[in-house]
Amino acid sequence: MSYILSIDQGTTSSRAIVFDSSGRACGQAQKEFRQHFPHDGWVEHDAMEIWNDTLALCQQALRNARVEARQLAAIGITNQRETTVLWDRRTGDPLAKAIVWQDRRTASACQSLRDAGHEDMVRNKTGLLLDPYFSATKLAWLLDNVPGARPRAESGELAFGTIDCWLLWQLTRGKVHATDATNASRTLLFNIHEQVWDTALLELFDIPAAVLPEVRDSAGEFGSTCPELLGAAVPVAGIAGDQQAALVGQACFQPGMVKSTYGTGCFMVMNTGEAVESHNRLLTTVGYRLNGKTTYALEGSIFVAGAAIQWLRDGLNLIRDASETEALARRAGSAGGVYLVPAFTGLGAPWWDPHARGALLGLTRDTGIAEVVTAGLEAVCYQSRDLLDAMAADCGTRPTTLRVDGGMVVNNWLSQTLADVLGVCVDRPMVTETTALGAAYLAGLGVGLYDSLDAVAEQWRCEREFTPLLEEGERQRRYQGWREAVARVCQSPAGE
Ligand SMILES: Nc1ncnc2c1ncn2[C@@H]1O[C@H](COP(=O)(O)OP(=O)(O)O)[C@@H](O)[C@H]1O
Ligand SMILES: O=P(O)(O)OC[C@H](O)CO
Repeated sequence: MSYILSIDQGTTSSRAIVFDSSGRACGQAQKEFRQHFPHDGWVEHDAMEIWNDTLALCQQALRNARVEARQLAAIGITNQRETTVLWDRRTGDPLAKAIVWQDRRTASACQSLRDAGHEDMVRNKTGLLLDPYFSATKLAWLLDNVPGARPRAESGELAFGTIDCWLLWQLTRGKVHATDATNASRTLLFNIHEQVWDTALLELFDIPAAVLPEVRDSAGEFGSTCPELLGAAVPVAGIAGDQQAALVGQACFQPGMVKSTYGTGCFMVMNTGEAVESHNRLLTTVGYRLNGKTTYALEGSIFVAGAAIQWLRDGLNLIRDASETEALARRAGSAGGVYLVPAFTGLGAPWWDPHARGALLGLTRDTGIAEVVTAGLEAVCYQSRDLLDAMAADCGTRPTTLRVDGGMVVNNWLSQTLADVLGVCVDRPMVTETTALGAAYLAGLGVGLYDSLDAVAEQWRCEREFTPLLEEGERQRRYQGWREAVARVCQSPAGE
């Protein structure tokens, strides 16, 4: 039996899962890690804490699976994207805390570049928007604000990478400084049509090429782990950003297929085959690149999904555990006209307003904890509707099925409400850890364990399908209430 170790380093927690070649999880380990909020709109992680946790979790997952490293065919890595790490090539030590994808500190820098008329050039080359979400302005901020960083970067002393690249560097003890095309496509520095770091973009964001990693296919050679880390040298053979890994894990290999992942954030990704330009403020991005062939995708990124539930737990102390939300929502039935717009770090697609902040609207004397918690869950559904409507408008056809995954979808009330609000069937797969599974599939493709995407697709199984039960008039009424709530906090509603 061949095994694959999948590393899934997410925004809220890090995970390591051992899969067998049939895609069955044989053992895993997971750990939440510290979120740092030093100022309003700033979000940071300790990259060394992430690395130390990841190594320990890999060792624990192997023990839990009763598998030794020498039995591993490969390792796959998937990661929270855009989060930016800058480190010393000689010592491997980060120069500062990692700036997380949710961080808004470079919103004004992005606005200045928009005011200077650069948005179209950036969008044409990268498929992205000038928003603090992406790596380039975060990296420029580090180079300009960490004393001595910029001259050291220009002299080749420093390395930049997203979390996949950082973990690969640590796993190979500094031998490999590489990333994959999906992660590169999230930096605002990578031309997704030519598949190269783009000189004009490096100049625009003032990034020295000396810090950049090599960009490789999502499946293939990424070097091997140092034997002392896990007990054997294991090839790293698959890497992808977590939302693209989930696209692979959900076997969305045909154009038009859509998956949506509900973790800290929510990310809806449609396989489009060729690159499709969005006229509804979605992102054009790399779905995966295999054997040099790039498959493109449309993506809607929502910054706060499960994070809203974490806020209800940690910020308001309304619940002790996220799992309590299902019973509370069943008791309430609906949020009863209460809307939570969770714009804690601005709004993502299709609004893209980094200055928006959260709001709780529609409160009455009858509003209780159950209604507020339900509004937190419903917000995830309404934001998903925003994205699906935008995708349908861009592609000219509305998907009839949505494949869902991520920590939130264990919540049956949420999954059913998603079907009700979106008016589509919602399919939850047998393996909900599809992000990690996707990384495992890529690693398996990278070492020839699977000979094609068809072989991977044959393994996908639906665990439960949720069909829409809400009457159309009620669906539209509730959604209209959401749109009115967003208009109260969003300074630039999409289309205005
Ligand atoms: N039963 C549940 N109902 C609603 N939300 C949940 C439930 N269980 C977990 N969550 C939320 O899911 C998120 C964790 O999902 P996960 O996919 O692990 O996130 P990430 O990959 O971003 O670390 C947390 O924000 C948590 O609040
Ligand atoms: O950590 P997740 O699962 O919320 O994913 C974060 C995304 O990769 C951000 O682009």
